[in-house]
Amino acid sequence: MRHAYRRHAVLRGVDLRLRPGTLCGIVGENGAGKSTLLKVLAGELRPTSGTVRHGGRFGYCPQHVILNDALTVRQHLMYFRTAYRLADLRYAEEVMEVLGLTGYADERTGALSGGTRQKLNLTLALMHDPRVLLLDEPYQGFDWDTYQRFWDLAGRLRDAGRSVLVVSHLAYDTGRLDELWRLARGRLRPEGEGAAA
Ligand SMILES: Nc1ncnc2c1ncn2[C@@H]1O[C@H](COP(=O)(O)OP(=O)(O)OP(=O)(O)O)[C@@H](O)[C@H]1O
Repeated sequence: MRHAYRRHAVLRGVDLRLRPGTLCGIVGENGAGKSTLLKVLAGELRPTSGTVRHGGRFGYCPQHVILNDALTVRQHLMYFRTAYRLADLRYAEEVMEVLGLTGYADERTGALSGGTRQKLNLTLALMHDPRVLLLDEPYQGFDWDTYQRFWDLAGRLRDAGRSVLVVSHLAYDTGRLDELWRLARGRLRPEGEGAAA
C-alpha cells in the first residue's frame, strides 16, 4: 500500500498483516509516516494505491485528541455509546477504571490535564471492545503507573484475541510486543532484537 500527499510520497510500499491475538509495535522517527499509516488503516485517508481490509470492527485512537471541551467525560461516553450502538457502558467503565479515569466522570473535558484527556481519548477508542486496535502514541502524557496499566491492558486484549497495533516514536518495552517494525523511508522493516517474534 502507498500514500502520497500530492507529490510527497510518505508510504512507499507498506505490506502489513495484523493477525488476531498479536501485539504489534511500529516505531519510526518524527515525520516517518506513522500517523499517515494509521490514518490509512483507519480509513481516514485513502491510499494512493493498494487496499486495506478489516476482519472486524476496529478502534482508532488518533494522535491528536478530538474532544469537545464543553462536555464532561460522562457526556463523551454517552455520545460514543450512541455512535457505537452499545447496550450499556459496563466495558467502558472497566477501561476507565484500569486507566484511572473513573474519578473524572463529571469533569468538563476542557478542565482536564493533558494525560487525563489522553485517558479519555483512549477510552473512546476501546469502549466498544474492537477486534482491531489502531493506537497512535496512546500513552503520550501518561504517568508511569498509567503507562504500566496501559501495557497490561494491551496484553490482556491481545490474550483475548484482539489485534493491537501501537505506534510510537519511542521503542520502549519492546519485550511486551510480539512483533516490532520500524517505518523508515516509506517502508516497514523488522526491528532487530527485543521483539519476541
Ligand atoms: N495533511 C498533510 N499534508 C501534507 N503533508 C503531510 C500531511 N500530514 C503529514 N504530512 C507529511 O507526511 C510526513 C509523515 O507525517 P506523519 O505525521 O505521518 O509522521 P509521523 O511518523 O507520525 O511523525 P511524528 O512522530 O512526528 O508524529 C511528514 O513529512 C509530514 O510533513
